[in-house]
Amino acid sequence: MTSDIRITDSTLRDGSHAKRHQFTVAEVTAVVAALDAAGVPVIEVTHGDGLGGSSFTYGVSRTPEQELIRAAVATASRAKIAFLMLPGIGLFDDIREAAANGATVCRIASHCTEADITEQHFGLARELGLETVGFLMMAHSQPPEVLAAQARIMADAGCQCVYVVDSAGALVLDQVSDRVAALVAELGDDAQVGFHGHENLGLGVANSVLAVRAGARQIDGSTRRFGAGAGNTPVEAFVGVCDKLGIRTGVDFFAIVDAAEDVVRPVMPDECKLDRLALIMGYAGVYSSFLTHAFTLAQRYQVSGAEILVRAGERRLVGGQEDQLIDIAIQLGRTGQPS
Ligand SMILES: CC[C@H](O)CC(=O)C(=O)O
Ligand SMILES: [Mn+2]
Repeated sequence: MTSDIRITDSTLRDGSHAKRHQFTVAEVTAVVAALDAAGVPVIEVTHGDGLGGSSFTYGVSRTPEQELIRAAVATASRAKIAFLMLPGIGLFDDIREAAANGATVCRIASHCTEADITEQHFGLARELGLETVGFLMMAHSQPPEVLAAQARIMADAGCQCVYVVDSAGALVLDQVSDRVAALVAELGDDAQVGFHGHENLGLGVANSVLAVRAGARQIDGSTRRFGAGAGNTPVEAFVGVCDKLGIRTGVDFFAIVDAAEDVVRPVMPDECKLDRLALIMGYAGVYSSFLTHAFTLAQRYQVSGAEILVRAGERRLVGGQEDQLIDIAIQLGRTGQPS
């Protein structure tokens, strides 16, 4: 079937944050089988923080991620299997291993002002014959023209689709359109543009539709919104809305609704909720994967998780600075006010 856009389902990567990286081979196999049968064209499988993420800092995986990638590749009959990596957390050899295990889409992420750290990784991925996607994370923190210049760096390095990544779920409607349109204008035919949303202000579906209208051709989501923070754009709702709007996704609405209810919900430890902490993340512009860290630290140091996140927003922390959350919690515990 011809599609207008391509959906990548990140349940088994962004959802890994919400599961504290405890996926089993059986769970990955069941989810991939259901998504593949529903017609989801790309399924991302990796530790929530990307290749090499399994660690005390980011959370130790129950199952080695390369084993999960192998299981996903063996299960999918139509879908491509994607993986994510952040230079410095993952290494070249991790990319080589994922490619050898049969993954075909390599997604490389950087903070949205640091695209130059991805250049050599795109080079390697293209050498290996992988399709390439770039993530400009925390895209709310920079204006459209800065993101467009960073997207150009990725495209020139061999990236075939640059994503505006709303890591904090902080972008509101026109702010998505403006950013996506700036990338489309900059990249032209050199690369596609994508959008990755989070639900922290409840806007994942609406923001994704506006991204498509501004020219995005690849959209991320997670089934049952299983992702960091309040979760990602719910794929099943997005597919239904696209059907109503005449945007062809190639995904069967009823099959993905069944997958969400019957296959994904049972592997989730809990629903991804639009609760106090998630809303504060969206409002304060905090990286969604800090949610579980803030929750754990609040309990350990007997301080307010909401306060930790507000301070993280004030410090403008970016992904990779998880240790500063510990500093904030300790300061809050000592004085009630971090320095
Ligand atoms: C670890 C990478 C990061 O979580 C990517 C992502 O999904 C985001 O920034 O939202
Ligand atoms: Mn995300």
